[in-house]
Amino acid sequence: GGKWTYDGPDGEHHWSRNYPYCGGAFQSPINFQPELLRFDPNLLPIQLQDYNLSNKEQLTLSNNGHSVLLSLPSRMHLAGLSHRYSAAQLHFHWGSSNTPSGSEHTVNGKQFAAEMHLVHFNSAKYPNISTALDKSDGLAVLGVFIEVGEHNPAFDRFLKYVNGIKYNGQKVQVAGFNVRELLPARLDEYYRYDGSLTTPPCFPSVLWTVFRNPVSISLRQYLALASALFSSHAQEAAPMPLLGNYRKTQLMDNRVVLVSFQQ
Ligand SMILES: NS(=O)(=O)c1c(F)c(F)c(S(=O)(=O)CCO)c(N[C@H]2CCc3ccccc32)c1F
Ligand SMILES: [Zn+2]
Repeated sequence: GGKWTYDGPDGEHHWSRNYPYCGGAFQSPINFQPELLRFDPNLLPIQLQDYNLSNKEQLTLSNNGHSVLLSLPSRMHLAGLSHRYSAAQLHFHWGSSNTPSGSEHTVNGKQFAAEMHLVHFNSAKYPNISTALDKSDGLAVLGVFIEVGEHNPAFDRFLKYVNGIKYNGQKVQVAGFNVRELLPARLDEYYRYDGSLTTPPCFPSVLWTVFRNPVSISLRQYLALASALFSSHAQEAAPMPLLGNYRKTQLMDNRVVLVSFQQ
């Protein structure tokens, strides 16, 4: 689609000019305010199926100028939701090298260093993500808060290749691994609400599941995201660092956020 950025003349305050849904309702991300959370005992633990990929499998790690993406095979899927949701890709949002504060969702106003999103589409009803993209029951995205702390070997499965995708449009192949290892231990504790894509075209088509507990990566690993990538193409004269690729939190539009936990 058209060009859009996170700041400047094509920044998020201007997205709705070319992408009308970005100015609509049910937008993401949001701030999880304690007084607006409602415990729902029907929210069962998230069931990940076929997340343990063989190292014979090749995944594509790419820089699309907005984020770093890892392609995921559609046999990976979520079970236990209203429909089967098949994996499509995972990507990240982060801050800058000297400000490790770049998550999209926030908890009582607290922004985490970064946030990982695993994008899935309703493969029970739609043949591929492109047709599911703008359907109200089309997508399910898992969100994982990331904080800077302990080194996380699971993230090195692909972070060690980011120097091969420094510029917009670059891709490298990485070996499959157990994607479950990127997620927090507790898959039973999460926030749940109806929202949207957090980038243009901002379709209100996402069932959001954001895990309560963050995962940790080391400062060195965080900097691999926040200081090694550019949104510009390799041959462009002025390299543009890929930083602060997070949308600000949106109005609640009297939405309720359900939580699967009580304390
Ligand atoms: N935060 S988020 O989960 O809303 C989200 C992103 F933040 C984001 F950057 C991307 S993207 O593909 O890198 C950029 C253009 O959509 C997608 N990509 C999705 C939407 C479009 C598309 C098409 C095929 C596969 C994945 C996606 C996304 F779902
Ligand atoms: Zn995202």
